[in-house]
Amino acid sequence: MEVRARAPGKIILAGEHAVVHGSAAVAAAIDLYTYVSLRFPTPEDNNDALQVQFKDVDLEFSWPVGKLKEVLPELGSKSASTPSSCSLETTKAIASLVDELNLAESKLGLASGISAFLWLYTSIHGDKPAKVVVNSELPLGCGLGSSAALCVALSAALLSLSDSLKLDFSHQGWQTFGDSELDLVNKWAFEGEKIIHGRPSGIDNTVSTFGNMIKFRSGELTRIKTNMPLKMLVTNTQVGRNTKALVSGVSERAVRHGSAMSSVFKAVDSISNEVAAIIQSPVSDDLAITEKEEKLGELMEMNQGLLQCMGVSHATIETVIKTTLKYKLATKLTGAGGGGCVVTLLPARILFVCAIYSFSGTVVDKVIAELEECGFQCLIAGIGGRGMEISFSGFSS
Ligand SMILES: Nc1ncnc2c1ncn2[C@@H]1O[C@H](COP(=O)(O)OP(=O)(O)O)[C@@H](O)[C@H]1O
Ligand SMILES: C[C@@](O)(CCOP(=O)(O)O)CC(=O)O
Ligand SMILES: [Mg+2]
Repeated sequence: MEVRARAPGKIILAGEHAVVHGSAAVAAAIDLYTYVSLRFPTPEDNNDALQVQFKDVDLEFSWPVGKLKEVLPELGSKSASTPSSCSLETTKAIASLVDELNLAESKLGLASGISAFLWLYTSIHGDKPAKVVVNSELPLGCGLGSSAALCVALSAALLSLSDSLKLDFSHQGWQTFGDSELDLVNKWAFEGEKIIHGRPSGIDNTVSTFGNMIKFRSGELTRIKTNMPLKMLVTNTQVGRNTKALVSGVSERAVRHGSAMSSVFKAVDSISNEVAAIIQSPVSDDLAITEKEEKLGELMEMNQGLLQCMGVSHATIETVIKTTLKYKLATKLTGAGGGGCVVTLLPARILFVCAIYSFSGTVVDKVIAELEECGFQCLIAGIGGRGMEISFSGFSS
């Protein structure tokens, strides 16, 4: 039997970075997914190794289970139903396994993802041989939460073939979990994110697990019911960056300028709360939608100003902001910044025109053309969609 899990990426509408320091943030799942498939070998397969294929980055690894037993000090001592953090001793042992892979210089950034994989796999399934395949529709390391989507999809696949969840294997097609199972997936995924990000807030794994739109503050999730259709243009500046480094850069600035940065985080908290309130407030007519969009746009611009204060903007992000501003569209970075992706609010009045002319000759068409001329990549993502799901195949009752 094989299980396939998928988990979505996300955009952060308000509050990235500040959320790591206790402010509220608002995030929505997007309709781009990371997929993880997991299969245990049958005796005929004669496979005694843990094999993983990371298709997006063209990497494949295999560890004989004997090697895992020899190197990992706490192997077999974990319980899948009790998520735990990776100890210093195990962190070192995993690092030695990853070092032995001799990753090319250009692929060193992937070491943290491989480490998270090894930690999650061995914590949940010990030294059981298996074949795992990972592939994603998300660009990696661009602010759309590929690290969290990987950790969520992996945790979901691993847990669904563990004894800690009782699932209906005969169900056809994608199925989701109940809230307590989702909670377990989310907690394990957070442990994986800790390995990739160092100090994650937990917002990315939470929105990827539960889907839709959420407000998140100090580990607490509030589900947001949207009362307005929200569409965002996502522009990938294609400038690579590393979330861990950016998050620790902001923390260092917060140490250097404690009082100023706490005011910045407090301002972001107010912005996120207002964004959540606007999205949830009832809509009476088109005028109300326009008013709400104007407020949201203004809040996005204010949030971007504060992100610049935190030191996580980038010349390419400023170029996207200037370009979209010519068309009176509000833009902010999303995720860790320093390059990566930027979101631009597309108001309903503009989308209405786009629907009539199927984008041709519209403002959206023009702004995308201008952004793509700068070497950026644009996409219009569906937001507020499904969270993690699994699907079984090869089950015979
Ligand atoms: N599909 C994938 N295959 C391999 N590694 C992945 C995949 N998705 C995420 N990762 C890991 O996550 C890292 C990117 O995470 P991060 O810097 O937080 O950016 P983001 O989460 O915004 O995409 C990659 O460098 C890699 O280690
Ligand atoms: C910067 C931050 O707020 C979001 C990071 O998102 P991403 O990994 O860049 O997609 C960090 C966090 O909340 O853990
Ligand atoms: Mg990430």
